[in-house]
This record gives sequence, C-alpha cells and structure tokens, in this order.
Amino acid sequence: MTPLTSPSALSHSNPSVSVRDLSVNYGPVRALTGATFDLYPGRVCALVGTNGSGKSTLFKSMLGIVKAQSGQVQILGLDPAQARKQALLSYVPQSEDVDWSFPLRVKDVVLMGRYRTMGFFRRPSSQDRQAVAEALERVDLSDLGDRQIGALSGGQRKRAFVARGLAQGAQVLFLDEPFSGVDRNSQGTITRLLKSLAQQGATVLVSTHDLESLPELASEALLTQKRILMHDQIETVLRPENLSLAFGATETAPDSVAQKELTNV
Ligand SMILES: Nc1ncnc2c1ncn2[C@@H]1O[C@H](COP(=O)(O)OP(=O)(O)OP(=O)(O)O)[C@@H](O)[C@H]1O
Repeated sequence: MTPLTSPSALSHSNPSVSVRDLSVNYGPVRALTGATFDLYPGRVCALVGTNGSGKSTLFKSMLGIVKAQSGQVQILGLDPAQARKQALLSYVPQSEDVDWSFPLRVKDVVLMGRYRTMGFFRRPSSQDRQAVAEALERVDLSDLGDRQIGALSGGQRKRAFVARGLAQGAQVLFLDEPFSGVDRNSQGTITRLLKSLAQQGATVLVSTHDLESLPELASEALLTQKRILMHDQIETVLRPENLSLAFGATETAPDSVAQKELTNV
C-alpha cells in the first residue's frame, strides 16, 4: 500500500482542521484506523472511497457523534463539541440519517443554523430572518421556504441543509454525500456554492462517489479505505494507479483529468 502522503504543496501555515491517529470500532468491526491529516481554510477537499470505506464514520467521529477509540480532532483549535457550540462547524448528513417526516418547513430547518446564537427562547430577530432569507436565496430555494422539508426533492433537501450552514455562518463545513440522488442542476448549485464559500475562507470537506465531478469540485482529496491511503492534489489522487488502491484496478480517472495528465507530459 502507498503510504500516506503529506505533500508540501498541501501545507499551509495553520490548519483549520487537524486529525491525529483517529480510530473507530463498532463492536468487533474496525471502521477506521489511524486517520491523520490536516485541512486548511480556503479549500474544498473531497473524501473519496468505496461503500463501507469509513467516510461517514470519519465525519461522525470528527463531529463527536460517534466515539473514537483513540485519536484527537481539533477544529479551529477547539474540540469538536466546542466548535459546534460556537457555531463554527456545520454538518450536512447523509439523507438516510435524517427523519424527513418531521413536520418542519424549509425555513425552519435553515433557522436551526441560528439556534446557537438566538438565546433561550429561540425567538428569531430580524437579523436571523434576514440570514435565513439570504441563505435560501443563495441555494435557489427562496420560493420553497414555507414547504415541508419532506415535500422537497432529494437535491432541494440537500440545498436546504447547505442553507442551514450558510445561515449559521460556519467556517468549517462537512458534507456527507451531498450529491447522491441529486440532479445535475442541484449538483451545480451546491458545487458553485461550496467553491465560493472556500474562496471566502471556509474549509470544506465533502464525501462523494462521483469521480467525474471531482476536478470541478475539489482542489485536493483524501482517499480512504478504512484508513487514509492518500491525501494529495486532486489530479494526483485521480491517477488510475492511485484510484485502484481504493477502488480496484477497474476504476479509471475521468477523461478531463486523463487529458490534463496527457497534456502535461
Ligand atoms: N452502526 C454501525 N454498527 C456496526 N458497523 C457499522 C456501523 N456503521 C458503519 N459500520 C461499518 O463500518 C464500516 C464503515 O462504514 P461507513 O458507513 O463509515 O462507510 P462509508 O464509506 O460512509 O459507506 P457509504 O459510502 O456506503 O456511505 C463498514 O464496514 C460498515 O459496515
């Protein structure tokens, strides 16, 4: 196996997310072993791996939702619970982890991003309402704010959760499979939004199965297979010999990357 790479091209002065030797077991099942990496502000990093390779486990253990057997996580110098308390960290879960029958309107879901700063009675101020309206506009859902969240399409639901993170003003965003069950239109909206948030200084970690869209989405990637196999620039991770470490020999790089590689020789 290729050792974990930590290329100097990915280094930066201060990491916003720092993960050290993170290991998670579910009873006898080892889901993640010794994950160690840093993420930096201003970048979108993709988390890439097969089904069951530990991507959701990595997110949940970084958030403190799943207990790690060992390791440390720091988000903006804080432990994950503190970072969440201070509304610095936003998480878009996999669709299967959400109860969509819960009777909430889209704008109530987005308003949840403001809860930590709204005080005990959670009475929204005009500032809170404005933040919700702006967030809905940025994800192109202004017309659907009063609709029940369960009555949205898969892509619209994802966009509503991204809007929750926007209303929160989170500096670190974790998104678990935001493109699954999502049409090209929603995928484009989410991709543009994540890139623009990174340009404004956010740190974005996003898991995806869609290798085709990776060069458009992310500048770097973590390749996982129950441990971090590689952390490198997106072009390097997408080389067939690297993808085959995680996916087997049949997986090939998207044409755009292959072409870029060819024109570089
Ligand atoms: N609650 C659980 N109890 C026991 N084993 C679990 C649990 N959750 C996940 N696992 C196991 O841990 C491993 C990693 O699962 P995880 O859901 O993190 O993978 P993933 O990469 O997110 O998969 P997918 O792409 O299918 O969402 C798998 O072998 C899975 O079967």
